[in-house]
Amino acid sequence: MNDLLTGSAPEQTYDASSIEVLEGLEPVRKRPGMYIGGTDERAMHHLVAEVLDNSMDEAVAGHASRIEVELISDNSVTIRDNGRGIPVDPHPKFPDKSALEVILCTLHAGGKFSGKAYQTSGGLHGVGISVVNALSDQLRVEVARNRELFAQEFSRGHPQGPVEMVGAAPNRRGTSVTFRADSEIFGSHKFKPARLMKMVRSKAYLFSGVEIRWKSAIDDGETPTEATFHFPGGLADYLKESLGNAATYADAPFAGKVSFQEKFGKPGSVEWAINWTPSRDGFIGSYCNTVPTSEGGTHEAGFWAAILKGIRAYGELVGNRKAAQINRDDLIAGGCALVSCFITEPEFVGQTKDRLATVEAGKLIEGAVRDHFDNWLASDTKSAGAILDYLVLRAEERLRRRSEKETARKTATKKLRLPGKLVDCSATNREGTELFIVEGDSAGGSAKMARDRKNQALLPLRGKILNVLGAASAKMGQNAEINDLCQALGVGMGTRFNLEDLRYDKIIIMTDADVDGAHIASLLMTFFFTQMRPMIDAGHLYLACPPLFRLTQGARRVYCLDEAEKAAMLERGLGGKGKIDVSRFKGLGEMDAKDLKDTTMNPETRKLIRVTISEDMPGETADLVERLMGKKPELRFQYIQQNAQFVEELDV
Ligand SMILES: Nc1ncnc2c1ncn2[C@@H]1O[C@H](COP(=O)(O)OP(=O)(O)OP(=O)(O)O)[C@@H](O)[C@H]1O
Ligand SMILES: [Mg+2]
Ligand SMILES: [Mg+2]
Repeated sequence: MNDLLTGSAPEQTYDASSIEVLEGLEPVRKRPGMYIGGTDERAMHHLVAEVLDNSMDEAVAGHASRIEVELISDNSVTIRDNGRGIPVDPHPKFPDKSALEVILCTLHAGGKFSGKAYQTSGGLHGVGISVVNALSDQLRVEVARNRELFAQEFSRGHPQGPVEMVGAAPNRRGTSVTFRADSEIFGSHKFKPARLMKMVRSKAYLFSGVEIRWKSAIDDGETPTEATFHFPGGLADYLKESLGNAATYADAPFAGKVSFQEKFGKPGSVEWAINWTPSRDGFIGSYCNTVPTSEGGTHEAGFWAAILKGIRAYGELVGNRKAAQINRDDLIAGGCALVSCFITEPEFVGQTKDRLATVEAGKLIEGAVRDHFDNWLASDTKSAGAILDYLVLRAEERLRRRSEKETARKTATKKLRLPGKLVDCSATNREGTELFIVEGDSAGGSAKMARDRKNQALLPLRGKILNVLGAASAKMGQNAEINDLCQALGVGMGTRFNLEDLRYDKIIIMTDADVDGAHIASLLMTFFFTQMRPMIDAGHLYLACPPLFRLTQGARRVYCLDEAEKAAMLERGLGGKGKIDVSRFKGLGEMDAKDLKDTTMNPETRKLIRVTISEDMPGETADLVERLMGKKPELRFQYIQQNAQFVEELDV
C-alpha cells in the first residue's frame, strides 16, 4: 500500500532543477521523430524533401524556374535553385545575426507565416530547413543575391562562422544547400538514388513551371545518373506514366485543372487525373502545395466525394438504378488517381505533412471537380458507360459477397451460379481437387470418361479465349468463356480476385500438343498472370503434358511426349516382337479415354508442370505484359516458356 502512495522509485531528485529547457536546435537532435518521423531511411530522405520543398515554394511563387538536385556522395546532397535567395542581411530582431543564420538555427523562423512573400507554399512552420541543419554534421548554404555570393557553414545546427561574402556572382542567383546527414542520428542509412529521383520527378509533374535537373554520383545500376525533368502535360502525363500499358476503362483519363480564383474568387487551384483499370489495384497520390500527403486528408475526401456523386448522378441520368449502390470503396479499388492542390495556409498533421487537415480545401475541390466530371461524363459517353458498368459490377459483387458472408456456411466448394458446361467433381472439400481446363468439346468427351469423378472436374472451353489484354478491357467482362471460367473457379478478376474463394486445389490447363494448343495455353496463362496472379504465386496453376506419340507393339503401349523421346524409344525398342506401330495424336480428342487417363490425368502416371513466375523477370509488370501480348502469338508462348520457369513436378 505504501508503495502505491509514494511510488516505488525515490522521489527526492524531482524538483525544479529536473525541468530542462532545450535551447536552439537541441530538441531536434534529442527527438528527431517529432520533426521528421523517426531516424530510419524514410526519415532521412525526408531531409531532402524539406530542402527541395523550399525550392519548390520559390518556384511556385514564380521566382525560380530551375532546380538542381545532386546526390554527391553516400550521404551528401545538394539542392540548388535560381530563386530570390535566402535573405542574408541582418535580422531586425537580432541585429548581430543575418536572416540566413536565424532561419537555419531557429525553429519557427520563416517567411511563410503571413502570406506576403509566398502565397501557396508547402512550407508553413518555419521549421524545415532548421531541422535539416540540426541533423546534418555538415551543411553549407550559398546564396547568390545582388550579384554577390554569400556562404555560411554549419555543423549539427551550429554556425561554423558568420555568413561571408565569398565573391562576385554576376550570372547566378538563388539558394544552394549542401548537407550531409549525420550518421550519429541516422546510423548507417544511405541516400538511395532511386528514391530521391522518384521524389524529384514527381515534383516536376506537380508544377509544370519548373525544370528539375537530377544528378547522382552513385550509380545503382537502374537509376539514371543524370536526367532533366520538365512536364508540361502535368498530372495527366504522370498518370499515363504510372499506368504504363495497363488496360483502362476510359480511353483518356478524366483530367483537369481549375483555378479557385476564377471559380470561387479565392486563391489556389486543383489539378487531377483519374482512370479505372481492371489489371491492377487502384491507388491515389495526393499532394498539397507539392507536398505528398501519403495519408490523404480533406483534399482526397473532397475529390472522391465529387467522383462518387458525379457517377451516381450520371447513373440516374441514363436510367441505371444500380448506380445508387456504388460506394467509395468501389471507386477506389480499381481507380487510379492523382490529385494536387495549391492552397493558402494549408494545415498539415505533423511536420512530415502526411495528411492535410484544411477543411475548406475539401469543399473547394469537390465543387471544382464535380462540375468538370459531370461535363466529362456527358461528353465522353463511351468511357462513361464503361466506367459505370464496371463500378456497378463492383458494387454488386461487394453486396453479393456481403450477403454470402451473412448466409455464412463458408465452404470452399459453395456451388453458386456454376456454368452449365462445368463437369464438377463430387468432393466437397477443396483439398486435393483439380480442375482441368480443356480445349474443345471432343476432348471433353474422353476426358469425362478418363477423369476420377471424385476429385477431378472439367471445364471445356470453346474456341480461342479472347485475347484479353489486346481487346478493350470492358469486353473482358462480357466474354462468355471468361465469365464461365471465373464462375467455375469461384473467383473474380483483377482486384476482385480472392484466393480464398478458389474452388479447386490445382488448376490444370490441358490443351493439344500443337501450335494452336500452345497458343490457347499462353493466352490462358497471360490471363491468369494479369487477372489472378496470386493463384500462380500460391502454386495452383499447372500445365498438363499430353503426349504427342503412342507406340504399340502387340499388347505393349508406350507414350512419348515429343519427337526426341519417340526417337530414343524406337531405337531402344519396346522389348516385344514384331513391328512397332507409331501413331501421332493430332489432338486430345484423338486419344481414347484410356490413353488420356494413363498419360495425362491419372496422378499416378501423369506428368504435370507447375507454372511459376521467375523472380528475376526483367522490367516492370506492365512492360512484361506488353511483351507477353506482342503481336505474334508464337513469340508470346516462347517468352513464357523461357521465363515462366517450369518446375517439373511428378506428383504421386
Ligand atoms: N530556397 C529558398 N529560397 C528562398 N527562401 C528560402 C529558401 N529556403 C528557405 N527559405 C526561407 O527560409 C524560411 C524557413 O524555411 P523552413 O524550411 O525552415 O521553413 P518553412 O519553409 O517556412 O516552413 P516548413 O517548416 O513548413 O518547411 C522560409 O520560410 C523562406 O523564407
Ligand atoms: Mg520549408
Ligand atoms: Mg527554420
